[in-house]
Amino acid sequence: MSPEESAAREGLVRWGRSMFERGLTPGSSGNLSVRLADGYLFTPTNSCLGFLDSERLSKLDGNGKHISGDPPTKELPLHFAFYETRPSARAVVHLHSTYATALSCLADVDPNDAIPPITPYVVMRVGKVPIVPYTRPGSADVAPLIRAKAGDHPAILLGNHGPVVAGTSLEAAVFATEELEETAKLVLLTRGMAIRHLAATEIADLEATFMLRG
Ligand SMILES: O=C(CO)COP(=O)(O)O
Ligand SMILES: [Zn+2]
Repeated sequence: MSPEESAAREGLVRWGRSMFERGLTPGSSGNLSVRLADGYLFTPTNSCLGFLDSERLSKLDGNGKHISGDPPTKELPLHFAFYETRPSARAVVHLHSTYATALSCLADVDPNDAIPPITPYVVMRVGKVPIVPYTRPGSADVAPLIRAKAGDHPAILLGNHGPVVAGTSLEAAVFATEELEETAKLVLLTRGMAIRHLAATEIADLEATFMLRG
């Protein structure tokens, strides 16, 4: 096995456990993937992110064919929609984290911009977050909805379901997902309060200084 693949397996187990233990996705919800030079690693369907076994992770070849390990997550169309539209994407994280999922259930949130720019890190790590309409978990119907947005947006909320975020590494995707979750929490905590949003000039300054998002 290549050093790249063993590091990716170890990263999936370590980050999966860390996120599960911090309550970022309950039960067997959520799924993770990493793009390798010769294919993809996915978390198996119905697996708990807290207890992944590196040898049982699902390996797919470059064409998306399952070649080893347990059967992959049913959200393959969701993950591949990101990989197909974002050549820079090396990992995708999908969780059912409480606050981002709560936002995805609200009827009065702007579907093109669900997370207001209230702190610098959400601008730097996440950017504008659209919401795509609800589709059944695992349905291929999500793919065109994601493909229409993912080229411009590494982070998307699935309506009535939860967040999905692509990154240039697994660590980057996890950090962006955590930032999205924390910002969703701040947004909900401050609902109804007078908020000072970052000004357009402040956002432009952050974007010019930290061209970080992938
Ligand atoms: O979050 C999930 C579906 O959206 C979990 O599905 P899997 O167990 O198939 O990965
Ligand atoms: Zn899900």
